[in-house]
Amino acid sequence: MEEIGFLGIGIMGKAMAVNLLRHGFKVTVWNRTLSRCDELVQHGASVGETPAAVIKKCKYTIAMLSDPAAALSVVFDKHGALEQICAGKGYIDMSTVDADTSSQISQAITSKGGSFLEAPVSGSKKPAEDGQLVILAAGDKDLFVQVVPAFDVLGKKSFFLGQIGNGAKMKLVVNMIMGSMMNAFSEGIVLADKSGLDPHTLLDVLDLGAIANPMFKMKGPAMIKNSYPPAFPLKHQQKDMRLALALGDENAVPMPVAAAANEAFKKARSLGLGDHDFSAVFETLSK
Ligand SMILES: NC(=O)C1=CN([C@@H]2O[C@H](COP(=O)(O)OP(=O)(O)OC[C@H]3O[C@@H](n4cnc5c(N)ncnc54)[C@H](OP(=O)(O)O)[C@@H]3O)[C@@H](O)[C@H]2O)C=CC1
Ligand SMILES: O=CCCC(=O)O
Repeated sequence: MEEIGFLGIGIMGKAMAVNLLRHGFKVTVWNRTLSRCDELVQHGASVGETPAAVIKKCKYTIAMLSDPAAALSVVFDKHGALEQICAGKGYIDMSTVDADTSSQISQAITSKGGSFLEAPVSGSKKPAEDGQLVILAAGDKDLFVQVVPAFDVLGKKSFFLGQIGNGAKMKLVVNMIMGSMMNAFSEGIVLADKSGLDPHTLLDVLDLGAIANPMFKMKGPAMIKNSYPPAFPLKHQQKDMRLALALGDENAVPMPVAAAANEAFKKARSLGLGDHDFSAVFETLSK
């Protein structure tokens, strides 16, 4: 494949870009805080001074940015992606955003002749490092086919979900379920502890039953120790709950469980836990 541009070297972007480099791709990176690109240079990346400079250099550019405001800013602001996008170039936004944001970006890119794919991912820091993400793509099918070699490095499975918005919506549904589960899990650990049970035994019991899952298994032991090293920052989980609830509003879907989970994540943010892992919502139960 041609050289790949990568915009946004946060927790996920860094792991994904390093993974592409490790598999022999040439990668040019940009990050708002440019100094964060230094580590990528040690892995063999080149650096672009602006999103526009990266687009100019690369046939395909991936973005992995925190939220809708960031995703829009990197495309539409001065020196943004839009300034250099043109026919023959592809823009792939893998950030978790809402369908409307994705549509705005898609329209802008395609109106200048470029092709666009939204491709949010399921899976966190470790799956990103290990190339085990689940990619939820939608938009330009030809572009999807062209970037399969890169997706095969980044993920264990790539879905093509059809029209723009479907990838964004699928991602929000998945994260809405995950955020609600994390709250139920937190309540369960506290309930076990306060009622005289060993929470570690609870983890063992859960792991052998019908609701065993990697999230409980991976995060449970650290949560019991009140440790929340950021893999998926809580502020992003709360953003996803907010966007999923808005999708529920649009479709008249009552979501009382997700709404309560969102309140807990908001509470956690108000306690200053936004940059901790989203499992830090556990702290809201003891504060
Ligand atoms: N972490 C995870 O487990 C997962 C995260 N996601 C999603 O992936 C995306 C990235 O997540 P993650 O890597 O964890 O987040 P981080 O907070 O670690 O990184 C966010 C990135 O966005 C950049 N950014 C933020 N605001 C702006 C802005 N206004 N203009 C330009 N760049 C900006 C940051 O730049 P700077 O360094 O300058 O702050 C940084 O590169 C999010 O949409 C998240 O929901 C999806 C799956 C898993
Ligand atoms: O958006 C973040 C998802 C985290 C995960 O799937 O483990």
